[in-house]
Amino acid sequence: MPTVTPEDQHCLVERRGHVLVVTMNRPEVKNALSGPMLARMAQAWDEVDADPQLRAAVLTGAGGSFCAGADLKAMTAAHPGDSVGLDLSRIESLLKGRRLSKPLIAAVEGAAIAGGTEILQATDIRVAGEGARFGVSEPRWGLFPMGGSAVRLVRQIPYTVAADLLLTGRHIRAAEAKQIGLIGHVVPDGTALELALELAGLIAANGPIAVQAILRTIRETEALPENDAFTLEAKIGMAVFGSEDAREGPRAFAEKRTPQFKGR
Ligand SMILES: C[C@H](/C=C/C(=O)SCCNC(=O)CCNC(=O)[C@H](O)C(C)(C)COP(=O)(O)OP(=O)(O)OC[C@H]1O[C@@H](n2cnc3c(N)ncnc32)[C@H](O)[C@@H]1OP(=O)(O)O)[C@H]1CC[C@H]2[C@@H]3CCC4=CC(=O)CC[C@]4(C)[C@H]3CC[C@]12C
Repeated sequence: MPTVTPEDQHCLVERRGHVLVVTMNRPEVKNALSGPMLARMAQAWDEVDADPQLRAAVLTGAGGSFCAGADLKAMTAAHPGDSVGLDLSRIESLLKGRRLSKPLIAAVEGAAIAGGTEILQATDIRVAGEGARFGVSEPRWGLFPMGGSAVRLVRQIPYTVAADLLLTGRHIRAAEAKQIGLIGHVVPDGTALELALELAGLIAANGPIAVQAILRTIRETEALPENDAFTLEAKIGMAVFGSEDAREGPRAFAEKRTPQFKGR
């Protein structure tokens, strides 16, 4: 009987067709982050990027919660402040300083607090149960949102709302999160993963080269002047038209059948 490592206990990784489902799995502490969990998450992101058969990923939490951020109890024993010379400009497991080459969908139930809302900002599509709650509550505990929120949040939602959430550390419910554009879908509690998998399935049925090119364009043109952005967009887009898949699509339409994309 193979031994189950702490990494495998704290983070479940499951392949469903072309989709990798990553589940933070410490429900007894609202899926608070642990070293083993973060290590397995980083491995999962490497798998998503490296495997051409994987076309999308879903990140969720076990036990009706998403993630309660860093383990505050564990932090009393091993504190970030004691980690001398640590470079926190990149935290691969939290997708800070790293973006996946394929779409990542968040399926949120319950608490997505602090590190939970931080990693949410690295996802592309976000589905939450109506009872979910969000917040960047590190300052409540005298901590800094080192998962990237002080940089990313103001780029994803209106400035004054981002500043409000970052400075107050207050929690908001899914309805407000949708209203401010932090998430895109609110569903009945317990059904977030169902919709996330449905959306991942739609993405996985699309031409993978086109999907990944669109994602790359969104990201790499973000801070460019418009005309420079169109120059890069055209270069990336033309490479898609040069693919076999770009010929398969119209052919399948003409032949009234489902395209069989090969990712080349
Ligand atoms: C900076 C990065 C992020 C930091 C943080 O996230 S700070 C943590 C902030 N978290 C919170 O504010 C949430 C606290 N919890 C709550 O508010 C509530 O629990 C809730 C709203 C989430 C739920 O409320 P509830 O009423 O439904 O449930 P409860 O009864 O409260 O909870 C049930 C049960 O769970 C326990 N619980 C809940 N939350 C936590 C928690 N966060 N920690 C521990 N336990 C929790 C609660 O106590 C109850 O238990 P019970 O026994 O039943 O009473 C950091 C993110 C990652 C860091 C890097 C990690 C790797 C590194 C290692 C190093 O050594 C240092 C450097 C670093 C790279 C490190 C750097 C900093 C991070 C990037």
